Formats: sequence, structure tokens, C-alpha cells
Amino acid sequence: MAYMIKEMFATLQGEGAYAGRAAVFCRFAGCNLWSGREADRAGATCRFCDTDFVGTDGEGGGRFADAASLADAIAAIWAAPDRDHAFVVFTGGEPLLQLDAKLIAAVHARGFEIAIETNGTLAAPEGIDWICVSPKEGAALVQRSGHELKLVYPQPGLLPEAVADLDFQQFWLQPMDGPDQARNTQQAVAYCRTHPRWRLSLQTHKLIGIP
Ligand SMILES: C[S@@+](CC[C@H](N)C(=O)[O-])C[C@H]1O[C@@H](n2cnc3c(N)ncnc32)[C@H](O)[C@@H]1O
Ligand SMILES: Nc1nc2[nH]cc(C(=O)O)c2c(=O)[nH]1
Ligand code: SF4
Ligand SMILES: [Mg+2]
Repeated sequence: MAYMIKEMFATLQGEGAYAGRAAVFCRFAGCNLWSGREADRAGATCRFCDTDFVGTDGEGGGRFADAASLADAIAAIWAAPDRDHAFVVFTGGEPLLQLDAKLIAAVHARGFEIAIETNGTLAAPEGIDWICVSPKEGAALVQRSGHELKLVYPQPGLLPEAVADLDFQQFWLQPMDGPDQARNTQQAVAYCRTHPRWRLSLQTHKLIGIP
């Protein structure tokens, strides 16, 4: 199967449990909760997305014919001199529309630990080392277990209480970026203070101006 990639780049994971860790980001094109076109945003299931995932025209993007060619490209982007602690984050768009066992095996074979950022509407294949699920109001949650659950906050129809007992090791609230970002951050701080199961996830890459 060919893989459609919007962009790939080396940076630090900005969010959640692995914030600050060097990683290659592999951003798949396409999502099942929004077309990515601004004209469709108001009518989409997911309306607050901060990401351009349309097409394959970004830095390092393209159509990769098979798992080996995509895994080779990921390995070539890894900036460190050796593969110790090599880490790739599959995101999108929605990575579970495309990530499969062949790609997982090919990336593992090149020495990488694999993380995923997913909206949880599709079941994750076996073998992913770190699963971050970020559920969305109005979208049925299928992937109900993993390592971290990262809820963009607030979503009026999806309260933290509704997902707090799912099978995850860590629970994060991430303030919704956009026009109300400052207020959303204060609300997330207040919630974490009174519900200590939840931790605050800031989008640190935006704070320091890295991709
Ligand atoms: C662009 S999404 C791609 C992965 C997947 N589709 C998902 O939603 O989890 C990557 C992460 O950014 C989060 N995110 C998207 N828009 C955001 C916003 N406006 N503010 C804060 N986090 C946001 C998502 O919830 C997810 O955790
Ligand atoms: N640095 C950095 N960290 C991130 N964590 C999740 C991201 C995403 O868009 O999935 C992201 C991103 O786009 N950049
Ligand atoms: S599910 Fe993820 S990629 Fe899709 S529109 Fe929402 S935040 Fe963006
Ligand atoms: Mg992002």
C-alpha cells in the first residue's frame, strides 16, 4: 500500500508525556473528522483543528510507494548521529487511516520507538509503543485503551469525567488553541487543580517557536 504524507520533520515532541523528547514527526495526509478545507470547518465533526494535513506538498512530504521507502525517509530525517533513543511520532490528519503492520515493522527494524497521535475513532494495530488518544466530541471512541489520553479542553459535549475511567496510564488536558486560548488555559489549570488525576499539557513547541 502507498502512504500519503503531508510533511515530515525533526523536532521535539511538544505535547503530553514525551514533551521535550527528540522525534521525527510523520504527518499523514487526510482525516476522517474534517476534510481540511476551511469552507467545511463549521460543518465538520472536529472543528478546532490547528493543522494543515491536506495534500502531500509539505516539507518531506510525498507519496511513498511502500513501507520500506517511507521508513528509510524517516530514518534519514532523524538528526542524531546514531539510533539510540530514536523516536518517530505518527500524526496527521488521522494516522490510523494509513498506519499498518508493515510500516510499524519497517520502522522498528530501523531502530525506532513508535508513538502515535490519534483521535481514537479507529482501532490501533498491534506493535505501537506509545498510543496517545485525543477523543473528539461527537465522534464515537473506538480505541479506548492506550498510554496517554490527551483531551483538548474545553469541549462542552465531552467532559473529562466521561473519559477519566478509560484504560490509560496518564490523563492530560490540553487547552484548545484558538481565539479563547488564554481563557481555555485558565479553565484547564482550574480543572487540574481540583481533579489531580489530570495534568496540564501545553503545546510547548508553539511557545518556543519550533515546528
Ligand atoms: C492535529 S491532531 C492529529 C492527530 C489526530 N487526528 C488527533 O486528533 O489526535 C494532533 C493533536 O493536536 C491536538 N489539537 C488539534 N487542534 C488543537 C487545538 N486547536 N488546540 C489544542 N490541541 C489541538 C489534537 O487533539 C491532537 O492531540
Ligand atoms: N513539536 C510538535 N509536537 C507535536 N505534538 C503533537 C503534534 C501534532 O501535530 O500531532 C505536534 C506538532 O505538530 N509539533
Ligand atoms: S481529528 Fe485530529 S487531524 Fe482530524 S480535524 Fe481533528 S484535530 Fe485535526
Ligand atoms: Mg500539531
